[in-house]
Amino acid sequence: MEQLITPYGGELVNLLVSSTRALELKRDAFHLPSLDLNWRQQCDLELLLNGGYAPLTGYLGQADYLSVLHSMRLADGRAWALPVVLQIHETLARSLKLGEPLALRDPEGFMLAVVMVNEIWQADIELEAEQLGRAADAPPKWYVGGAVEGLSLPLRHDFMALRLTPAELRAGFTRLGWRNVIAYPARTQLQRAQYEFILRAAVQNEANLLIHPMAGGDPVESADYFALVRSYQAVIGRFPSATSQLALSPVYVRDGGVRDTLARAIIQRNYGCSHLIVGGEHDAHGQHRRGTDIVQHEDYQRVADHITEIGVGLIPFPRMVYVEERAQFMPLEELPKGARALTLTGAEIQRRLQAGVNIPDWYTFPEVLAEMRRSYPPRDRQGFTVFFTGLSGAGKSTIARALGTRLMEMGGRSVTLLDGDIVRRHLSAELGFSREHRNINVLRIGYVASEITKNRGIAICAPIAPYRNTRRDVRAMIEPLGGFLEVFVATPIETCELRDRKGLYAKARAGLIKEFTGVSDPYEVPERPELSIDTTDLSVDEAVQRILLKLEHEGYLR
Ligand SMILES: Nc1ncnc2c1ncn2[C@@H]1O[C@H](COP(=O)(O)OS(=O)(=O)O)[C@@H](OP(=O)(O)O)[C@H]1O
Ligand SMILES: Nc1ncnc2c1ncn2[C@@H]1O[C@H](COP(=O)(O)OP(=O)(O)O)[C@@H](O)[C@H]1O
Repeated sequence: MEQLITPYGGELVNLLVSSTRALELKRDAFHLPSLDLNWRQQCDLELLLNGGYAPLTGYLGQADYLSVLHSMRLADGRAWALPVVLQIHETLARSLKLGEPLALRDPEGFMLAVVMVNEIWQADIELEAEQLGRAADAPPKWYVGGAVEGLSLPLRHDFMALRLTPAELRAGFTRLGWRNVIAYPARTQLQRAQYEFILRAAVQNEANLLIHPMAGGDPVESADYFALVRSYQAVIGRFPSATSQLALSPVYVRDGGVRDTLARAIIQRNYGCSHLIVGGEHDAHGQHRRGTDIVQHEDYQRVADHITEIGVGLIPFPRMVYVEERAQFMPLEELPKGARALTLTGAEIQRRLQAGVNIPDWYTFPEVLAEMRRSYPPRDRQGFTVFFTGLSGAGKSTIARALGTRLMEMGGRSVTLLDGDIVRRHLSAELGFSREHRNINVLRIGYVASEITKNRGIAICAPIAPYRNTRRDVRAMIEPLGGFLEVFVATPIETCELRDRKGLYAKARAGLIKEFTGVSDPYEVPERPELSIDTTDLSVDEAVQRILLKLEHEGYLR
């Protein structure tokens, strides 16, 4: 009888040790040098520990590393695409001793594994640049190779029931009598085009389906991630339940190049899959990456032997179009003559979501659309930051307070005022007005505003924020999370000085306050603020009105 595909290299690997050994390692670890792993490193470790990287039983040594880079093979000749190496910093590299263990911990310090240091060497930066497309001018890097003993898989608290190991999935497949299994390692929402192609592939190959979204990143870093997985949970019910399985894979999203595809094929084989769907996700430009283009690329011709050896059938995702008269998706190549084909790019979908415009039923399922709408709400439900900057006495606080009041009156979103004075009292009490301290102060404000924006509130900030670079950093922090409106309160210093509400300009002129902005410390005028407001001839209400109009025009207010 035909069986489930065997793991790559024969045996499934499980590097988790017994509880007795784990206790022993933990006790010794007290004296061990240790390394905190980032998310990407934790993903690699998880795949080592759970056998996703079988037959590897540890991090590659230098001979394997060079061999993988040169020929996509381990030193013993087996096809292997990615250098699974453990990078360490120079100080650690210089202090480690060969033959001694190094403890690996998560960012919170929880001990996950121990690597027996067998080799320490310096990366071949040029070769990595040539083979992996990394920066050719990267600083020196050190690697450690050696066998790994695992105490625990990296701790994850998101969707725990879906995080199944190769052994768990294989056991399930075997119990159900599955033999051919097609993996769909998703990284974007599953739309009808993907759904119909995946089902077709299953029928054509008489195979079962493992819907395996790549969930290797830090979940808290990306709000989209939760919506993505929830939409898969909602849509999995559309697949025949006896023949399909949903699980999350700890694979980290990489570039999708040849090496990446080969590595995924190996990993999916270890997870019990005989076939792998290549492509089908949206790329950065919102187009479907067509697996057919990828697999026909000349790079693939060079690795034909590798693909055969890995033994996983690659199923390229074609360009799927919707044929209205048949109410069905089909590959573009199969489109009947004269038939009208519909497509929508991912970029167009994003635009429609943002504008709150209709997305046609043929494109997506209602349950997926609901999650997408929740994840990418239209602008009038996104958060935003209004960031005032300008000299002391320019009118920032006055306008900010008036704007806050108007926005609260409108309702709908929470409004938080981060005025210079308030922040300096509560968040930055220890800071003065040196360049360094001002930067820390303004970045703190930016950070708080970014959290508020991320959580769909309104942050109104009103520091002097005199330096261009700092303002640029704040913008970069907030823009990916929602709206950002820089308002330059351009009241000239003469007017501010005439107002001199707190008598600070007089003191500054008399030399009693050092480093006073505009007098004895620079104010770098914003180059491209969204708005510039000179309050000399503009009332507070007029200023607020201009900001509200701008927000409305950008779609943040309805
Ligand atoms: N040396 C010096 N330079 C500028 N401002 C000074 C200084 N010393 C004290 N103050 C008072 O502190 C307020 C500015 O604080 P900020 O936090 O907005 O400044 S900064 O963004 O960190 O540069 C500012 O308040 P506003 O008038 O509300 O802007 C001043 O009252
Ligand atoms: N059109 C205007 N807009 C804002 N403030 C004005 C205006 N006209 C006069 N002012 C006065 O200018 C001063 C500005 O102070 P403030 O708002 O604390 O400035 P900043 O926060 O920029 O230091 C206030 O006393 C305010 O009443």
